[in-house]
Amino acid sequence: MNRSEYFKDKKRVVIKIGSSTLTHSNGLPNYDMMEKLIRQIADLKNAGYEIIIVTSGAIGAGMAKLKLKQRPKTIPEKQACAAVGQGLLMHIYEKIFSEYGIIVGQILLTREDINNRIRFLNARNSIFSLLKNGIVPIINENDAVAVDEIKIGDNDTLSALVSILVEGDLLIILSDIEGLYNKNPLIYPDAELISTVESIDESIINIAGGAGSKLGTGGMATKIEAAKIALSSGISMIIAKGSNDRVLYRILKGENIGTIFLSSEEKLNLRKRWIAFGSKIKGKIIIDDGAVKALVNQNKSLLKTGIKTIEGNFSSGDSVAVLDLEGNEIAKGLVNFSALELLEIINSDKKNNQNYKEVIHRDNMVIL
Ligand SMILES: Nc1ncnc2c1ncn2[C@@H]1O[C@H](COP(=O)(O)OP(=O)(O)O)[C@@H](O)[C@H]1O
Ligand SMILES: N[C@@H](CCC(=O)OP(=O)(O)O)C(=O)O
Repeated sequence: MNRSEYFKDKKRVVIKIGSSTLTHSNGLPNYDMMEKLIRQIADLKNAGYEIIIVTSGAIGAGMAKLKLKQRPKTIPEKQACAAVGQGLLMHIYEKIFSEYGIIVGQILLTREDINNRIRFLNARNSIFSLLKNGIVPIINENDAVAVDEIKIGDNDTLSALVSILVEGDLLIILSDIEGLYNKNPLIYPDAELISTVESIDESIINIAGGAGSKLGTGGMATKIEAAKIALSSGISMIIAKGSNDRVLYRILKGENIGTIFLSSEEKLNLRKRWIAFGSKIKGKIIIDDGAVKALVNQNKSLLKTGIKTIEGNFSSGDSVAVLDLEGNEIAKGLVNFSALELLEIINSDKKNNQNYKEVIHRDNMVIL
């Protein structure tokens, strides 16, 4: 493919910078790296790009400040490190960006800000209001308050969700490695870099290993997860090494570096993207083969008649997963009835023949 042609109209760019790029292995900030990247971002902004940064490194920076040798294991320790480290990181971003006359704004998100539609739209408005005022949004997970239940958990996934939130044109993930290799390069020195990935199947998932450094979270596995989210929403993603000379210019000029995950999907509208990747599943609806065909091949709404069973205690308007009889998740959608109402409909319909009751409207459903 001709990358330079492809990147020509990609102007709203989400850039995720991993801990291993922002900090040294002891967690202390890597000023040289931060300066180089911020200088490029400032320049790209002058050239007309809209840049949104997703930053990692808060826990690592806090760890170093608190003189901890190991990455903390317990939630309260991680929270303390993040509370200290996030401020340190922002101070450095603020200081370097201000040298180029650029104002930055911090936004810290948790899972609820994505799952809850109102909070999702509020976060989006807040980011757009920063962009409109020429401010560079710097986003991280709110690790200082996050506990497991409300955590997104890793910043690769966070950056893909942020790309959806801001309707980004491109997601760039900067890491400590050139891109995706055909096997884990930490274990196999003869591993080869993959330049382009057009679809994410089992073979791609299987070659992605865990984090290479003690500060990284998730390694290549979470980057592949992020690519899945981005690609299905019509957003292409690139993984590249943050320390490469002029890496951001080179990517956006279309130079053949890193690994590009190419999206062939049409961009879903925002509401459908939120249903697919933002909303939290509150229950399951298991449907028969006929209903699978109607949904997948004929673009139909889900009617009561195809439902075999339901699971979970959802309310009307909640997000539910739609599964086939083998347990494969085939769709997600916003359900028109609570679990109790639906059970009643399923049972009473046998007598009352209300088989055509619409359970999930087509417009509120995304086929996965
Ligand atoms: N197939 C693979 N290709 C490239 N890197 C891989 C692969 N499998 C595992 N990794 C590891 O993933 C690491 C990058 O992820 P991570 O340590 O979480 O960094 P970051 O802080 O940038 O998110 C690499 O340094 C590498 O050791
Ligand atoms: N939110 C955490 C980063 C979590 C994470 O995913 O880290 P990384 O793998 O370095 O992108 C922090 O700021 O320390």
